[in-house]
Amino acid sequence: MSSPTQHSAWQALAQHQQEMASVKMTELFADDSTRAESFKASAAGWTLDYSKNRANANTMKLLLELVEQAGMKSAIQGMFHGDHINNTEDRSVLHVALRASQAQDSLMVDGVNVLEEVRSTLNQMEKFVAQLHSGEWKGYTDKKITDVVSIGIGGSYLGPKVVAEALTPYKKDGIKVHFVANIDGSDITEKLKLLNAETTVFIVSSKSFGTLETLYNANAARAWCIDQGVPDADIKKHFAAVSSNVEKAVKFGMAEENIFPMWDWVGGRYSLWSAIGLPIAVAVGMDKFYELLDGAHAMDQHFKTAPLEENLPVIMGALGVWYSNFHNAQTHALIPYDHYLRAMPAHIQQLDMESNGKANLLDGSGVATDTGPIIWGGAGTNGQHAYHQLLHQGTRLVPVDFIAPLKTHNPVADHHAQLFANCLSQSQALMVGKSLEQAEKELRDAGATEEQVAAIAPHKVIPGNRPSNTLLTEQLTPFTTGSLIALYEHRTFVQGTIWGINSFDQWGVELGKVLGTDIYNRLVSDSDNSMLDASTQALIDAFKKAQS
Ligand SMILES: O=P(O)(O)OC[C@H]1O[C@](O)(CO)[C@@H](O)[C@@H]1O
Repeated sequence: MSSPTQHSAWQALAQHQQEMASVKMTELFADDSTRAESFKASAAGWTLDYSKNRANANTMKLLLELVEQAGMKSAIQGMFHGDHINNTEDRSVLHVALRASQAQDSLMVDGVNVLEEVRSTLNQMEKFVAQLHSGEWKGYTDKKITDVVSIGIGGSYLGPKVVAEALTPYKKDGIKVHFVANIDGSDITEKLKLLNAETTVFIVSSKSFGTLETLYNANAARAWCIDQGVPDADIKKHFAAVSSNVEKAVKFGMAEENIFPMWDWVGGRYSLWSAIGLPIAVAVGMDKFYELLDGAHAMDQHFKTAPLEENLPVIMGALGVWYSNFHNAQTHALIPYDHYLRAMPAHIQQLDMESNGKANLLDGSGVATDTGPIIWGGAGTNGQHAYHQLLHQGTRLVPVDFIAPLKTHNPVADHHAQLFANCLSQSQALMVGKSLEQAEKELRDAGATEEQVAAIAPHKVIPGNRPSNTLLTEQLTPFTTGSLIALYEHRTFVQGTIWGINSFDQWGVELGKVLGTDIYNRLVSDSDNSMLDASTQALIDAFKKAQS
């Protein structure tokens, strides 16, 4: 596997970056009256305005050449065909199959029509959701279920939680959905305070059914049920599981008929479209869950078939590489101007950082470039009163994605116009900035003395020329939520492909798990810790002392 630096387009981009260094985005707009139109692309309910980037037509041409030279077209085909592109685990990567089963009959992978399995699981989900909502599924005292608690972590938590929250306006009455993830006992304790075991069902979501946090919380939930009076024989009325390891789930005590399958070809952080998304389906109903899948499928089709120059994930991925590798940007911010999307940056953070936080090329040799950036963000306008200061005047370059629906679900006086105005003003301010002359004039106009002008004006200078994308949709619906998340999934894959890394394994999380077990054993025993570093020894001692 060759390093991306060996592609001729990479070298051309390095050269081009120098030429662009002194060019201001405002000049690019002044020179090209069609820029707002030509730096725009649409797909699956979203329009991307990428005109506020440090890029001209030549930049885009070179970036797309890089994309070509990285073998993007065959990489995309390979993913959709079910090739084992997760080479270190020898697995297909087929989250796209999870949203294709309504549109396509078959997708043969390793001799199996995976779409049949997908459809059969969707049917099982439909039955479960219908039984819960109709009241046919009853707790041990024959009462209707009013609360469903999803227990899972990582991809078995973030995606479902973020989507369920994004679809709040579509929530069905009658059943409340809760999420427990952290092994911190406070998480489950606070949730259980709200619940009655007679009317609660727990969904334990774990692809591996071996994740410490999830097993601890599932055990705590079962103990709570027993404590609340649920007889052993009726525990199955209060538990369901989603896992690719049915054997382990059964061993744990799950009734086989209440286990929903998962497959090795779905990565945890790409799994909200599978039965891992059951909490979403319970919250909004299966019809809306299908719309979510349809939205993601529409983005998949776009990604697979649109020319590179119109391809949203390709454009966004390539621009991300432009900033990460040619402008030394260390982070990338996602700022949704929508309350319902406030937790989305956390999901995309896991999606992207677990996927592209890698330092080896596919063949195992070390990378020669930076790879995945730090992904972070939060809802606008809240962030404007917190970290936007650094975006505008800090020393670091932070490319931003602004995400906004044109229509709100909750018209309150003029709030939505104000919200949208703030979104646009942030991208505008990042681009245009404020010069020293403007700052000085402002102060003079406000009556400042020349001494005050000299002292204050430099602090009011905003450098500008800071890049952003703006993603707009008519309204946040199940369809557009699905297509938005799929867009970021594919953007991640585009970047991983350019960098030549495997975006679908996560070996880096293993060491912490192993060491965690060792330290846990030391915390709960009288082991000899003298071979540990002095810091860890002292921290262990502090814990033990506090418990005694
Ligand atoms: O679904 P599981 O197997 O419990 O794993 C949970 C999460 O843990 C991870 O393996 C990381 O520790 C994620 O990739 C995954 O989504």
